[in-house]
Amino acid sequence: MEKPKVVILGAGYGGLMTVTRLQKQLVKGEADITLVNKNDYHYETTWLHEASAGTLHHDRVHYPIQNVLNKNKVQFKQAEVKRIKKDANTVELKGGEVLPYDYLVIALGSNAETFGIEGLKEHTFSITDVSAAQKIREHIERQFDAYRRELDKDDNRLTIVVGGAGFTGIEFLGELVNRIPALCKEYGIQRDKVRIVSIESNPVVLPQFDRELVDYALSYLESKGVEFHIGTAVKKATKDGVWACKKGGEPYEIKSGTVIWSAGVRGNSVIDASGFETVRGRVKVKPDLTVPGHENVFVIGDCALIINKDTNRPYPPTAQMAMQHGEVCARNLLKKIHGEESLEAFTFNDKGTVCSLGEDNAIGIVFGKKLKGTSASVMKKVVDDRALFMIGGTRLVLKKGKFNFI
Ligand SMILES: Cc1cc2nc3c(=O)[nH]c(=O)nc-3n(C[C@H](O)[C@H](O)[C@H](O)COP(=O)(O)OP(=O)(O)OC[C@H]3O[C@@H](n4cnc5c(N)ncnc54)[C@H](O)[C@@H]3O)c2cc1C
Repeated sequence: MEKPKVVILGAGYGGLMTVTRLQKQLVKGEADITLVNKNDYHYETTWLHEASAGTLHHDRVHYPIQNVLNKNKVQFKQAEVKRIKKDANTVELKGGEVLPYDYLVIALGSNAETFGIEGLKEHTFSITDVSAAQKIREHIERQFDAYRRELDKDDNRLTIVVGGAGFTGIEFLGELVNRIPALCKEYGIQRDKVRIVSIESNPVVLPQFDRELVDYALSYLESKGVEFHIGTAVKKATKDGVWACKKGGEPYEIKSGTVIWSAGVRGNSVIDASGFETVRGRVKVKPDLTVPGHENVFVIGDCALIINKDTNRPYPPTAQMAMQHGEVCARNLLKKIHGEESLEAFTFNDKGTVCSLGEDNAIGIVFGKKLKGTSASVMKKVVDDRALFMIGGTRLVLKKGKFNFI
């Protein structure tokens, strides 16, 4: 009898969690498993703000995918997914190759959400992957270098605008305020020449945290020179910066050499290109993480939409969520391969959230307990290392972990 073909798209948190759990639980020869990913490495998406600001080298945030695969059970294919033909049970790769599947897992992560705002795609950067992070770091360094060299100094070069004061925006600001003094020293520039502006359209910042923690984060970042424009929407980006507008106010221009857009994500564009029914590019999956009407297709991580029954709103896409999806997805795939009818329903086990504010500061709620300052920062590193451990065990933690054992 032919072995079932399992194809897993994306080697991020969700995809790698699925594949590493599956390779442990599956007996060799029970199924053909193929993992497809654009790069031959996995990157820690949750560390990209550090690589973007330049406080952590981009080589530290990734590791070879082969390091965590059991080559006897899983085949790795480095390729870019173009489209899924769900009615034909095939995946089309860039270059024309077609992969057939019996079971498919879509774990392709997200793209930046630009909400159709003019000029954002052309004139801003988003913290999406390792090469984007490297480009952001190099762009900021180039602006400092150009400022040092030019005779007629353009101070706007040294203005950095961060659009969106959610998790990613705030974590990036935390790294930036640590990097700027070092850049100023390196390029011989006075610190007060650098302007850092955070723009947030909502009246509240970091809505998932309580007010005391948010106030702590904002006053810390303000003390380090960040200027907050809250309740203010970015209306347009141009080659010279952005136009912003406070509710009911007049639009104003902030001239800037660097604009980072971190105001939200949508499911990977492959999902829409494949004709799935979506909300902001995410597929509303069944409790067992399969697609309604296509029960051999699982969608997990940032590509999946699951409603939190307590709030009646979608769960925000997070690494914690993607990894928990991966665990359930692996168990459900195993059941499918073994011919079992009833699958496990996903339930989110919220272990807490920690938002870093640079190397040694953070805010967080962990198992219901509020944390801030050094204790929260230590907890953030524990969370980062836990993700490495869950996928690659102690060896990976020793090699890549935040506590620098070696
Ligand atoms: C700066 C930053 C900080 C964050 N901090 C936190 C945090 O502290 N805690 C938290 O829980 N969450 C955090 N998040 C969110 C978290 O990183 C995501 O929710 C998580 O990465 C989603 O996991 P995933 O498996 O769905 O996708 P990802 O981990 O993004 O993986 C997707 C994979 O698919 C690959 N891929 C994409 N397109 C293609 C294609 N067409 N063909 C082939 N391969 C492709 C990518 O290369 C990648 O390997 C942060 C996000 C950012 C950007």
